[in-house]
Amino acid sequence: MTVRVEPSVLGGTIYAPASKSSMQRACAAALAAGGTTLIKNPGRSNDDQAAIGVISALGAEIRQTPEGLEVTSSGVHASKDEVFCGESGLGIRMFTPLVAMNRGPININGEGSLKTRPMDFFDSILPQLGVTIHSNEGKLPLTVEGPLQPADIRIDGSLSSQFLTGLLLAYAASGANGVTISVDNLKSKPYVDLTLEVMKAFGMNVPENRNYEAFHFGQPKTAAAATRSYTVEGDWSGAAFLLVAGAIAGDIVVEGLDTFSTQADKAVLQALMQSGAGLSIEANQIAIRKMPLKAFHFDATDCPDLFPPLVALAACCSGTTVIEGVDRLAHKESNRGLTLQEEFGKMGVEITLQGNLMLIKGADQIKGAVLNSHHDHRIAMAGAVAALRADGPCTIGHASAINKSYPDFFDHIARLGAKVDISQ
Ligand SMILES: O=C(O)C1=C[C@@H](OP(=O)(O)O)[C@@H](O)[C@H](O)C1
Ligand SMILES: C=C(OP(=O)(O)O)C(=O)O
Repeated sequence: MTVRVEPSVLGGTIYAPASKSSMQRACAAALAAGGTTLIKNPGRSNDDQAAIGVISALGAEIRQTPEGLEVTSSGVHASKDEVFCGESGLGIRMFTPLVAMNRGPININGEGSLKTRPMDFFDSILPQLGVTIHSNEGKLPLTVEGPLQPADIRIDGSLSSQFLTGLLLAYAASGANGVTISVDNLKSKPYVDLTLEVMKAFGMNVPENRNYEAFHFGQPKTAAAATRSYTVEGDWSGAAFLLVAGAIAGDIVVEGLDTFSTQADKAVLQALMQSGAGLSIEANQIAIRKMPLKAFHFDATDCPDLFPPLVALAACCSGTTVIEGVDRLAHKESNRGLTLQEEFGKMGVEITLQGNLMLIKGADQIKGAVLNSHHDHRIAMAGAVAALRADGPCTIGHASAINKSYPDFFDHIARLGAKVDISQ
């Protein structure tokens, strides 16, 4: 799919999409905690659909109801010997420890960029938990055979928090009692807060968080399998693109975001404030309008998904913006430091990578250009947002990448007044 975006002025109100981080965790917790869960406001992105497929393969029964998705589970009892995680990094890293609760061998696979993302963490960690694992030299496909037995372990949290998210869920679901996961150098910490929050909402045994360096599981409470409902949060990661679009080209309102959320990407508000954006924050809606913008300094180490929208913002700021945390970008859907540099370069926006820093020089005028998403949803959305302020149309190749997290993205910006033309 190729999308052409013309320079546009935005106005109106839009409801934020469902968060795939919240939705995928809800699926995992519904499987792991057992009982019957009504997931309200379920997401329908590709990553969300992959999560639904995984929990179904692991024995959960799923029913669409007018109120949401009803998941009934009696724990992990695989009905298939294969699970497919699509292109979701969170999916494979969160579900692999849960898959490893199963006794028989299960093959775990995925597609696209997921095939090249590192999974060697599991090669060294799972055997310490009584799990047999075979990987393709630290990449997909994986075969795991459990059952996983929780034990004191020490892990490296510097590459991704997603492995820890999976272990926390699997430990709780495996009756962990008196064991500790020690973590060195944890990154993306707020994502772990979200995991713990979802575990709590599902009545799971929540470990004590000792300053993100150790997670200690005490005595589990014995509770009968419950009936519960969980509402998927609005997505700060997807909404960050809308908010930046409002700051550079509009006067818009975004609804459905929880300002008390633990989502990492809520931090977009800090960057917007620093840049001088015309923000007004209320309990359930954020209004944002175009104002003269100035360069800002932001540390995205713990919220790496904000790099693409913040680069689009920085491109419209006077002066040079500095964003820290480039090291976190190498193993996403693309190597985002390089893809942002290449694609924004085509629009006349100069990006310098200096060790762990990204320097973005605000452009006097963004140029219309032919862009390539590199099959990365956040690059496609960042390009589309910057295009709103270009001197002519931009086209974005492989734009269907947005389906990974925000299938309604082009529809939403078009509803806000962006001139968008989609061709297959
Ligand atoms: O747990 C999650 O929902 C996520 C964690 C982050 O990954 P890392 O922990 O690898 O930074 C983030 O980039 C990803 O999009 C979603
Ligand atoms: C990196 C991302 O997701 P994941 O790691 O779950 O594939 C993302 O959504 O930008």
